[in-house]
Amino acid sequence: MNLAITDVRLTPILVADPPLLNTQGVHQPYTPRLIVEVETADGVTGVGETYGDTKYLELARPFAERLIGRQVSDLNGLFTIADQTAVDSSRVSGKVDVGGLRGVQTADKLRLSVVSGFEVACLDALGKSLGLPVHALLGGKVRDAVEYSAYLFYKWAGHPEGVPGEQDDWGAAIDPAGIVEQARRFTERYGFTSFKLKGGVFPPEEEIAAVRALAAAFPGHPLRLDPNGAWSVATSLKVAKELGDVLEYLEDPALGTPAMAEVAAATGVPLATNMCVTTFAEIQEAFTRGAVQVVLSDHHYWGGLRNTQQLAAICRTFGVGVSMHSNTHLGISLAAMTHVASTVPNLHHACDSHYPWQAEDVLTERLTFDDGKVTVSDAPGLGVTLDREKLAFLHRRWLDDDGSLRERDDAAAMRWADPDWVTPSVPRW
Ligand SMILES: O=C([O-])C(=O)C[C@H](O)[C@@H](O)C(=O)[O-]
Ligand SMILES: [Mg+2]
Repeated sequence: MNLAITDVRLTPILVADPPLLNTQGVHQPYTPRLIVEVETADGVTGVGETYGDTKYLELARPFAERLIGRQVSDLNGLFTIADQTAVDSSRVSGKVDVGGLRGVQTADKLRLSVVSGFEVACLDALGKSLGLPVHALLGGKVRDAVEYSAYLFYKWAGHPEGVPGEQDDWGAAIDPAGIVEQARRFTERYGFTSFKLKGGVFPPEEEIAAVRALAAAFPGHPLRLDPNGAWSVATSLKVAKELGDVLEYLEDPALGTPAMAEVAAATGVPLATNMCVTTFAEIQEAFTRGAVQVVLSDHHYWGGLRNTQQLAAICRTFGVGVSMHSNTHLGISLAAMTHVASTVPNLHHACDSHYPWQAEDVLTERLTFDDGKVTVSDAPGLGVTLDREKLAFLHRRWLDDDGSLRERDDAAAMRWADPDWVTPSVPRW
C-alpha cells in the first residue's frame, strides 16, 4: 500500500443558500465552499470540505503544494505545514469573522480552518486505503446514529427582487406562527425532535413569543435560542427569566466571555457558545469564570476531527457539555461531523446542522436524517462519493461570479433589500 499523496485538487464552489436572517443581515443567494481532494499513489481519493472565502483559498493553495509526497496518515504533519504557511496580516483583524458569527479571527484559526479540510480528506483517503470507516480511525464509534436538531431561521420567501438566486420551498417565516410552521415541516421531513431558533433578528419580545409558540406546539421538546451575542447582559437575563422553564440552553445571548460570565452568574439557564470559545486559547478564562456550560464545536475552525475530540476531552474534564455548531455546509462535512460525533462519549445534546437548508450538494447521494438522526456509516472512509458533474456545475458558478459572492457577507446581502443597512452594533438590544 502506498499512502503517499501524489495530487491535491482544490475546487472552490458557490452553493445556493436561502434568505436566512440573522443579526448581521441575511444569507447571500450563494455561499462559497472549498472542496479538497487528495489522491494517493495507489489512486485512492479522499475528500474534505471547508470555508471557501478568498482568505481560506489563499492559504489552501500553498498548503496543498506542501502536501505532495507526504503520507495521508501523517495527520500531525498537517499542523506543522500550517505553522509554516504564512497568513497575510490584512486577512486577520484579531477580532471577528463574518460579522462576528464565528468568533475571534486569528491567523491560527484561519490556518486551522484550512487544516480541517485537508485532515478530513486525508482521513477519508486513509480509511478507504485501509478498508476502515473514519470513526474507526478516530478510535471507534460509541453510538450508531448521531442526533441533530432542527435549525430554525427567520426567513423571507425569496431573495430580494432582482437578485439572482434559487427559489426554495420553505416559504417565509417572520413571526411565531411562521416559525412553528417551519418547525413542523422540519419534523415532517426529517423527524427532528429538538429545535434551535436563530435569533437576534427581531426585538427580544418577538423572539420570546416565537419560542413560547414552539413550546406550546412541541411540549417537552428541547428548545434553544441563539441571538449571536446581540443582547446586553440585562436583556439576556430578562430572556433567561422569561424562557427559563422551556430552554435547554441559551446560545451566545451576550458577546464575549466577560458578558457571558455575568449572565451565567445570575441565571440557572445553561449557556452555550460557538462565539466566545472557538479556540483552545479561549477555554481557560471561559471555563474558570463559569461563562459557558456547553461548547459547540465546529471541526472546521477547531482544526479538524481529532482536535474536536481533544476539545471534547477538555470539556469532559471541566464538566462542561459539548455539542456541535454548524455553518452552511454540504454532505462531506455532515459525514465528517457524524463520524467524529459518533466517537465522543460526552455528547449529550443534538448537534446543529444547516444541511437541510442546502438543496444542492456535491455527492452522488445526499445524506438523510431519520428520526432526526444520521446513521454512522461503516463504509471505508467517510462513506460518501463525490459527484463530479455536480462539483463542476457549482465550480462553474464560482468561476462565473464577478467576485461579489465569493466572500460571505450577510450585511452586504441585506443591503440589496435595504440600501441603508449597516451591521448593527452590539449589544443591539
Ligand atoms: O450557531 C451559530 O452561531 C451559527 O450558526 C452562526 C451562523 O453563521 C448562522 O448564524 C448563520 O448562518 O446565519
Ligand atoms: Mg451559535
